Amino acid sequence: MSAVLEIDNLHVAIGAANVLRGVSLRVEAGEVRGLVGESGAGKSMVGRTIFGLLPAKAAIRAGQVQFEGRDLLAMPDKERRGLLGRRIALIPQDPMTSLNPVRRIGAQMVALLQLHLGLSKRAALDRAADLLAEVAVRDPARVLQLYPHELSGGMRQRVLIAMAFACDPALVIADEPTTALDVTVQRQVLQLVERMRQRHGAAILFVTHDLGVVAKICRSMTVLHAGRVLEDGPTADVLVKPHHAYTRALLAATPRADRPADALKPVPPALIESLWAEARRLDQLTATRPA
Ligand SMILES: Nc1ncnc2c1ncn2[C@@H]1O[C@H](COP(=O)(O)OP(=O)(O)OP(=O)(O)O)[C@@H](O)[C@H]1O
Repeated sequence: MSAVLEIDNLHVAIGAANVLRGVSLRVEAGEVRGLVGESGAGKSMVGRTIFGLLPAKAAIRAGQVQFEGRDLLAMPDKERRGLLGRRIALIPQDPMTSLNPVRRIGAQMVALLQLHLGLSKRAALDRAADLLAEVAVRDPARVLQLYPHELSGGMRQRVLIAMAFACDPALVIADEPTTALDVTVQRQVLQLVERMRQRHGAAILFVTHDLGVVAKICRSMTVLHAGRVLEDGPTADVLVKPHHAYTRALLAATPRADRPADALKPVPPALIESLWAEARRLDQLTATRPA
């Protein structure tokens, strides 16, 4: 199978702090890969590196990010910007702050479609209405006239999903798209993402801290902690036979319908401490290794 995204040994630091410590992962064409980890694991930094949106003090210390065989990090800015939104799209975490509050939904969708697909205004409006219908928005013509604050959180997320798939991207980064939503809306949003993936043929890197979500929609998964990959493999294998103690601990801490709530065990603090100690030891090794 061919890789749409291939990250190899990516090291990123913010000031003196290492936030990604040699991350490698592959996303195959059309697959959904979960990128899992607790808060601060570095999940967002992976997405932000791909989008060229790292914080100002961040530096890429080593590594490669290949998209469809081309090195994203070595690509001229203009070329890379041409890919973003068109071949690589983002479903962001917070639907409220990700839409422009002072522009109507229609204007925002038309601008995207005109920029990337060169459509006329009329054709872009028609396509925008079709996309909203695809994500099960009732009365798309009316919704195109509304401002973001006039929509519910779930509806705003539908609009963002429609926009992410608008240009038939090869890769969609979904950055915790269900975190800000309540549980019933979460399920609908997951189903929608999966339906849009099938229709538009994209691969998805699904960033989440929720193993339940991974079990539902991801074919493969990567477990991240302290900016390091601790486990990687087909979801069915990792969930049934995790290799790393941290993955086992995460699973034991995840609620499941077939297990009583009192069987849940928090991730042992001693395990977390030993993982951080290992990360710091690796930092020292990297710092003392001759260039
Ligand atoms: N703007 C920033 N300046 C300095 N450090 C940052 C900044 N953003 C993130 N970090 C640090 O980078 C590390 C990785 O953060 P990141 O946001 O990628 O984690 P995450 O796994 O996405 O967590 P979450 O699930 O909470 O979003 C953390 O130690 C975090 O404190």
